Amino acid sequence: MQGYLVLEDGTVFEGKMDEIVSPVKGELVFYTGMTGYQEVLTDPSYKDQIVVFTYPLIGNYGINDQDFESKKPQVKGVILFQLTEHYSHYKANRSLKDYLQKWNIPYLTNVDTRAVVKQIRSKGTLHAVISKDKQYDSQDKLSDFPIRDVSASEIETFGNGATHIALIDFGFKKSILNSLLKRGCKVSVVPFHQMEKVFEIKPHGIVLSNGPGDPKQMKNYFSTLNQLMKQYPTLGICLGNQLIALSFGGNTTKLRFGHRGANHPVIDQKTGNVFITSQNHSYVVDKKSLEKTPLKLRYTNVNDGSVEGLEHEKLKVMSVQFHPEAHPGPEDASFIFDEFLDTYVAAGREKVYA
Ligand SMILES: NC(=O)CC[C@H](N)C(=O)O
Repeated sequence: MQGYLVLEDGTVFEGKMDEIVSPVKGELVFYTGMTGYQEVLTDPSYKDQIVVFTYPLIGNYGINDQDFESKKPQVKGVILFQLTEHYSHYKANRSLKDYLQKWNIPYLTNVDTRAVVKQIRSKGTLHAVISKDKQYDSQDKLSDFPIRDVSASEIETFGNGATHIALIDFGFKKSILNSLLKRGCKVSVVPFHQMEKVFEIKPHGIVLSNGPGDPKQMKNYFSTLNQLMKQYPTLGICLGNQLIALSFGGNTTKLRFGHRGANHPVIDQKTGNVFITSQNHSYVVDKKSLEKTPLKLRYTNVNDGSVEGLEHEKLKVMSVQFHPEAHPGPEDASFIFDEFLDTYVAAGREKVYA
């Protein structure tokens, strides 16, 4: 049957719906990678968003048990051109369609995704509704505190390595945890609302995770974050990068339509190296606002010059807007974890136990 994607500016796109669903509302964003749909759907940073996949054929390697970034799909809905049921991959055990249906995630196929992206590109990110009717009206609400919906409720510890990292959870991706475990860390995942417990845990370092929505929703926590960073070597990833900037007095703004894909070139201003990164963000640190902070610009986006990473001038605090854990995407940036653990955390150990 027919289904519709109705944008808040009144534009309507037609598609095909397999089953009738109650209308869902979300922020309409597009992901440009050719692969990675399983990771995208389950990345908690996509909470409350309707994702348009720009690659025209999605689902051809199915869904497997390893590549989930969290326990369930986090997106509000999915817009595709072709959703194939014929999948082939040695790890796959079900089709993408079965997976979306099992979790009641509405999707529309046969949509002219190029036209949708052009609309977002010229108008900027918009809210939209997936519905069987051509109506924007919907009972569905967007959360004003999506981090609360995706963060863990209790502290949980993984691994038994010698280096203990507190991963502050704003909706962390499993591959951030895995990147730390793979490097021999013991990792305590600390829900954001218990971040002051890090002072009791006394880790060797802190990682501030990715997470959904506007980083300013965390404003009540900026002073605690600031205190933590004065005491522990810190790495911020994506939302974590934005929170670091805000906690030191910088500002964030919203990009017109965000960076979501697996091929965003970034330049390291220190070394001149360019590498390709995986990205998923709408907000960005305001470069000018860094002037009044103790933070220095380390990485910038080659395409639009936006801020991609920071370093504190004195403290052992570093952050990146891109995703060094990749998943999906190239692993060019995995050196970020090594740099943090080998340089920042190793050097910070004595200080923690002094
Ligand atoms: N992946 C993330 O951590 C995203 C951060 C933030 N929610 C943004 O959209 O910019």
